Amino acid sequence: MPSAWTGPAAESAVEPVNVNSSASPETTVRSSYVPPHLRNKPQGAVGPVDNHSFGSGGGGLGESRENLGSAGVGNSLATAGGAWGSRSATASGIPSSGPGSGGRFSAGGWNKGGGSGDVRSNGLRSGSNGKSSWGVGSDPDPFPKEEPRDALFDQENTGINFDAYEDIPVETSGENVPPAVSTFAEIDLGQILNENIRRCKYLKPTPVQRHAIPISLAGRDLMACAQTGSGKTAAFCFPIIAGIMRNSPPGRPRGGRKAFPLALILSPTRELSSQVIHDEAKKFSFQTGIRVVVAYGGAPIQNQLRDLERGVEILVATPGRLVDLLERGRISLSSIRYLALDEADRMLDMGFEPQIRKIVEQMDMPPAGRRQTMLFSATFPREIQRLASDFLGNYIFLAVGRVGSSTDLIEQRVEYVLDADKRSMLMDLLHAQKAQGTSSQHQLSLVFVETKRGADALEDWLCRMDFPATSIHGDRTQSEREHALRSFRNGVTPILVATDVAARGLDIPHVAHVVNFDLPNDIDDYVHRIGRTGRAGKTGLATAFFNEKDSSLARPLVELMQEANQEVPGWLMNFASRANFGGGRNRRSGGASRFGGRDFRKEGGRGGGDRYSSERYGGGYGNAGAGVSSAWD
Ligand SMILES: Nc1ncnc2c1ncn2[C@@H]1O[C@H](COP(=O)(O)OP(=O)(O)OP(=O)(O)O)[C@@H](O)[C@H]1O
Repeated sequence: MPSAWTGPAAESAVEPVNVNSSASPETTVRSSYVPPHLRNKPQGAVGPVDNHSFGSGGGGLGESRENLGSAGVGNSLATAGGAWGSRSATASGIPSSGPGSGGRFSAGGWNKGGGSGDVRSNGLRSGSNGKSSWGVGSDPDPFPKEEPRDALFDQENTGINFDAYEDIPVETSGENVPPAVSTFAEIDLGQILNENIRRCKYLKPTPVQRHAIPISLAGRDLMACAQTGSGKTAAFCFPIIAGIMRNSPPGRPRGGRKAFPLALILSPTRELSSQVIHDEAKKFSFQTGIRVVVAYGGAPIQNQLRDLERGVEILVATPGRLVDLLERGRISLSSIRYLALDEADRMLDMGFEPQIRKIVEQMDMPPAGRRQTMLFSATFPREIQRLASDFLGNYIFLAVGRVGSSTDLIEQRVEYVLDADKRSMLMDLLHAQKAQGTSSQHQLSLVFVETKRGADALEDWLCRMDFPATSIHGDRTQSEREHALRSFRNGVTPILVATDVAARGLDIPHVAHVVNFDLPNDIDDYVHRIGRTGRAGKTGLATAFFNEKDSSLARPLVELMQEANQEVPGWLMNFASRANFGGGRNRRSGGASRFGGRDFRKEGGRGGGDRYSSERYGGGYGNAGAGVSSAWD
């Protein structure tokens, strides 16, 4: 399999620059040193397992660690063919800034050097293309005319190759499963919604929509698992909107301090709630009279309260802010007829489960059976399925593709990279990415790291190296997070360094490359992360940096890659065969539940154990603290 850094940019990236803080731009030291991954090596000799024993540090890899020096300093810089101009960045020539203090990349995209705009310090400035998702008021037309990068309807949904999903295996289980449909015309969604679907340029339903929409329209509870980027948002929004229109069209008097939504859609992150689900639901509800309101943390609650007072049929919310609003007595859930949990496995793991139980079971929401409940995710560990069944009544289980599988639209590469080499390797990938793209908007790169501090540090370093980068994580203010996403989406900063807060649900066009700079602890998180590319029938690339610390992920990673018809390096196979599943860093290994089957009711039922026991894989979702990742807010 070709490596990104065997491409043209990498070939030209042979002039490392010493960025020691004592050097001035004029006294840049040129070295003949070539980082190990840039040397001509025979294919397949990149990993340690084939040629070296684990941890031996012998040969090329040990050498590379010594030569590159400390990972924290990142003192090797290859300048590649002037992709960012020919400036040599040196510490002395760059304003220093600590994490969160501003002083990052000077806006302008890949090709613009200098400039006065600081991405971070401009966080509150509304970009020309950006819109604030704080503005939750009723935009009369949600199909934006002045936002070319957001105008998915004009650009993104034409020519989408959903045929790529045609052959996908589909499994349904449960009683009296309503038959799937092939076209939107076969489903009675109502004239206005059909018109909005046409406006969205959705020509035909995706596989998950073909199955899930008839099931939900028939009033059935549903647990649905389908691959990232395959249209799950519409799959739960359409039946909700159609159901409200059919059974209780809006027109009831509004006002009063307490809001009585008819539908509640919960999701784990602010950005997913505000920038995906809320935005999509508003488009789908256009001219229906249905009011869609979003409530999420980090944004001023007063604005959200005012918005709720104007009336709400569909409430999109993150759990924490919703609990706050419920405790203030400003929302009653007594009228809820539809409950949808997006990223349901995440919503029910240990991080969120108590809040979800409070919202669903301890407030005034009608119980299962008197409301319709829909759970959606790309991953559904069996243990979470068991938990989720508490919220469902006589439900249908739908799996489009294998549970937790990734789409083979995403080319997955795994490279053995020591921590000390990661920055240099990333730089090469970014240069190669740049060299392949025709313009910045077609080559966004999303780089996942493990911690918030790590995200700040990597963003800072990239900016010092003149890479147009920004970051998103739980320690940034909401306006900074929104600005970072906007700037990434618009291509102003085509590199986004992110923690897992950006791993799920975000639907950003033109993410060409996802880099797992640090691999996650859980294979399911990996599935969601790489799913930020290769969406809606398009292809994408995902590169992971792997080393000994990731050993416990080797086996589920190999299984996932094989399942998605990816080429697995021999050295990774060796890691997988030697991996110890007795615990350690990968204690949440999703392999336990992902690869064991589908509908858990078929394989042991509510009390049943996993075919792959937790002993074998070192634990599952039930482990103490397992659901809480430092990267989440
Ligand atoms: N029927 C359709 N025709 C064309 N495009 C569609 C259709 N349904 C959805 N899309 C588009 O596909 C993209 C991905 O959809 P969506 O965000 O709902 O995926 P998802 O399955 O929820 O992904 P994730 O698991 O990452 O949250 C969106 O841009 C959406 O507008």
